[in-house]
This record gives sequence, C-alpha cells and structure tokens, in this order.
Amino acid sequence: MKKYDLLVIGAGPGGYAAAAHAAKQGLKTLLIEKQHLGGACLNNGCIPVKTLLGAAHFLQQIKKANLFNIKVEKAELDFNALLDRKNRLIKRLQKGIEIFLRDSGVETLFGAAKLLPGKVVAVSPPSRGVASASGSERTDLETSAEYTADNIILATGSLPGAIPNLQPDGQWLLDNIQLLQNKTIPSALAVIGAGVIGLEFADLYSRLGSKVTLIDVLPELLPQEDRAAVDLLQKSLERAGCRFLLNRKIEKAENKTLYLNDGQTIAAEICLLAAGRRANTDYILDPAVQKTAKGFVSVDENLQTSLSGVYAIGDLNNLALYAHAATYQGLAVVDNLRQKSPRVINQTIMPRVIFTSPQIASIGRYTSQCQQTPLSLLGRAQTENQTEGFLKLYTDEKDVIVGCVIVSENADALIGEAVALINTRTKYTDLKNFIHPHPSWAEWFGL
Ligand SMILES: Cc1cc2nc3c(=O)[nH]c(=O)nc-3n(C[C@H](O)[C@H](O)[C@H](O)COP(=O)(O)OP(=O)(O)OC[C@H]3O[C@@H](n4cnc5c(N)ncnc54)[C@H](O)[C@@H]3O)c2cc1C
Ligand SMILES: NC(=O)c1ccc[n+]([C@@H]2O[C@H](COP(=O)([O-])OP(=O)(O)OC[C@H]3O[C@@H](n4cnc5c(N)ncnc54)[C@H](O)[C@@H]3O)[C@@H](O)[C@H]2O)c1
Repeated sequence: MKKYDLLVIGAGPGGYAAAAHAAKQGLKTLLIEKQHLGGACLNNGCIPVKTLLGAAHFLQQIKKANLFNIKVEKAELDFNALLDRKNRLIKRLQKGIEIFLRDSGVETLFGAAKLLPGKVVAVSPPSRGVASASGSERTDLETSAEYTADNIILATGSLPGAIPNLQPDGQWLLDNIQLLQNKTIPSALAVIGAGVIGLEFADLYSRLGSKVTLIDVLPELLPQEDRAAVDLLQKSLERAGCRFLLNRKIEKAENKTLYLNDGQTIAAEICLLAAGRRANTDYILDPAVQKTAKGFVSVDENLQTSLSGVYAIGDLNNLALYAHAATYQGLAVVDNLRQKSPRVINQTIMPRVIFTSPQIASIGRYTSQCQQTPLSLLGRAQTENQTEGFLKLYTDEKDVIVGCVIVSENADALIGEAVALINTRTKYTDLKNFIHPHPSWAEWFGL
C-alpha cells in the first residue's frame, strides 16, 4: 500500500487549496477526486450561477438604458450561447486548477475514494466518462488501489438535499445541478426553498422573463439576515415578477403542479428543489468517524473528526457553507499539521454575499450601536442611477467596528473594506479620518 504524508479526498475549493498548500510545504500529498476539479463551486455552484446572473443583470441594465438617455431598440439574449460560454469558462478554470496543483507538487488521482478502517483509502476507477469530461489530464486507474497516510483531509462537500416524497426526476423537478444544464428559459418556474440558492435562481430566471413562484416553510425570508436588507431584496424580486409563498408546506407534486397545504396549486414548467443541502458522506465506511444529528461530519475546534489524524473541512462539516470558508479551513488545517501547538481556527469573521439584485453582503456581529448610511447620500450612486440600498456599520462598546451589512448592486466588492476594518479592529472614529477617493463607491464608508 502506497503511503503519503497527506491524503485529501475531494478537489473542491477546500480540498484543492489544502492539497496545494501542503505540497508547497514539502508534504507528499495525494489529492483524490471522483469527478471534476473545482467541486460544487466551480462546476454547479458559485461560478456558473454568477456567470448566468452576470448576463441577466446586464440585460436588466440594458432595459434601464433610458435612465442613461440611451435608446435601445431591442435587447435579446442567446441563452444557448450563454450556456456555452458558462461551460467554456468552467473548463478554463478547471485547467487553471490543474496547472496550479501540478505546479504546487500535488499528485492528483481521479477516482472514487472510500475511507476504510485503519486510515486506509481505497480508490476505484471513476465511472466511465466522468473524469474525461473534466478536461483534465488525469492519473488513470485500471483497478482499485489502496493508500494510507498519517493525516487525511475529508473535503467531499455537500449535495442537494431532498424532502420527503419529492425526489428530483431530472425532467420537471430539478436540483441546481440539473437546472444549470437546462437549455431553455421556463415560462413559469416554481422554486421550493427560498434560501440563498433559491433566491439566486429566482433572481436569474425572473430577470430572464420567467414567472417565478418561491415556496418556503419558514414564515420569513432569510431569518439570519438584516430585516431591512431582506425587505429591499424581496421588493426588488417582486418587481421582477417573483411571487413569495411563505409559511407553506407542499402536500404533493403531480402533473407539473405543486399542491400546497393552504389549498393553492402552483403549475410550473420547471420546478427547482433548493430546500437545503446534505453532507456527502456515503464513502465514509469507518464508523469511528462520527456524524452530527443532521448527518454532517462532527469536528472539534481544529476540524479534526472523532478519528485522530482525520479532518473534515468545507461543506462536509456544515460550519459555514461557502467556498471561501472551505478554502480557509483547508489552509488552516494544513498549517496546524506543521505546528506543535495548533493555531485557533477563528471563523467568526466570515463574510457572505447573496448575489441577487440588489446584493446583500454581511459580516460579523450586529450590536445595538449601528451607523446607517442610505445609498442615496452617495454621489457616485446617483451618477449610476442607483439609490436603493444602505450601509450599516456596527460597533462594540469601545467603538471598534465589529459588523457590517451592505445592500447595493456591487456589495460584493464593497464588503472587502469591512473585512479589513473588522479584522484590523479599526475604530469607527478612525474610519472617519481615512481618505476615500471622490466620487467613488468606497466613499460610502467615509460618509
Ligand atoms: C448553486 C450554488 C451556488 C453557490 N454559490 C456560492 C457563492 O456564490 N459563494 C460561495 O462562497 N459559495 C457558494 N456556494 C457554496 C459552495 O459551492 C460550497 O460551499 C463549496 O463548493 C464547498 O466546497 P468543498 O470543498 O467543501 O466541497 P465541494 O465543492 O462540494 O467539493 C467536493 C468534491 O469532492 C468530490 N468527492 C465527493 N465524494 C468523493 C469521493 N468519494 N471520492 C473522491 N472525490 C469525491 C466531489 O466530486 C467534489 O468535487 C454555492 C453552492 C451552490 C450549490
Ligand atoms: N452566494 C453564496 O454565498 C451562496 C449561494 C448559494 C448557496 N450558498 C450556500 O449554500 C447553502 C445552501 O443553500 P440552500 O439555499 O440550499 O439552503 P438554505 O438552507 O439557505 O435554504 C433552504 C431553504 O429551504 C427551505 N425549506 C426546507 N425544507 C423545505 C420544504 N420542505 N418546503 C419548502 N421549503 C423548505 C428552508 O426553510 C430554507 O429557507 C447556503 O447556506 C449557503 O451557505 C451560498
């Protein structure tokens, strides 16, 4: 059995970053991936969704061209060409990861891994056609092989969750992976689950002309987010043609129709199931690796599982389901493998962005001390015909900035300043002495 310093299972943003970091530091590292480099984020999450949203939001801007005194006769989207561009981009970024891994000294093996007792990882050849579809050069496996290492990082992510009696059929009821392959824009789209995935897809398809109905069991949208921010988003989506049915349960789905517990029926050409995620753990055949009640892998503060030397990072541990969280965790675990006293893996300052129109970006803690600046006060926003949104900065009792919420079209770019302010424990009064360029979006922080 071949022995490595580190085995990493799963080449998503957690696994490939961890493997590259380890190999660069001289650890003999094997990365095992059963499908495509880049994981859910690159192949059916962050990147494809944002590529499509980019086009949808551009189309929306064109429709508002008159605000800039521009006359546009007709703007038409070639949806199939857009899907081709999305697929080409994915391939290009996969290639980038492949080169990055190679240059970092990682050995990459395409195959399906199984974690067996005794820290043995058995890898069998990937199912036919899967690995070649990634466009990556790969280490071919003719037969199964076994590997071992002192340390193993599990980075196998999460999969679309299912709800009782509603299993995606690949025809009408689709998960996010299947919907991203769909070649037409449905006239009516039903979305089960108005969480982040549901909202981003609802935003996308409503801007492309679909009538979208979102159904959620919860009485309010995005309970973890700022209420005023969520209200602005909901109103914007309603203007785009979305309908929200909250506090509803789905009794059954039949003949392209959802039957709700309040007696309503929702007919739709396509239905997206976006009701949460489940951990990808089927391959963990060692019972020493314990799971949480929700089926994710239990970890301690160092992200070590109940089995010494085996770590779980990214979506698999359910601590924060973001690509940047997976990467951060992967790098931190590798750093700690090299040190005698592990550093604290602090994830309290985790930024997040919902890439709708407007976007909602948030970070840190919300305290009772909050400074709010409406977007309408920002000169640059006025030049761009954008006035709906706000910036909130939260401070602690010592005036240190500890939290931020931004609602605007480009909140993803702006939250970077809040990341720096919070991590450097900047005081609100000091921020007011920083010079921001005029007329810029960054000036919002100085107002
Ligand atoms: C529609 C959608 C949009 C999203 N948008 C964003 C966004 O804008 N920003 C953001 O931060 N996050 C976003 N996310 C979340 C983000 O994609 C995940 O948090 C991130 O991909 C998790 O990374 P990971 O490395 O933990 O796992 P994954 O990316 O899921 O990668 C796991 C990898 O493990 C492989 N694998 C699984 N089992 C095995 C096995 N037995 N053997 C070998 N390999 C295996 C899989 O093939 C996969 O490549 C989005 C998710 C979705 C679904
Ligand atoms: N921009 C981003 O960073 C981004 C984008 C997409 C996904 N993600 C990550 O992926 C994670 C998963 O996203 P998600 O949207 O699938 O999960 P989620 O947990 O955010 O939302 C799921 C929604 O489905 C609802 N739901 C559950 N069961 C239901 C049922 N039976 N009927 C109707 N509604 C039901 C829940 O109440 C919830 O509102 C997110 O938590 C996020 O961390 C991030």
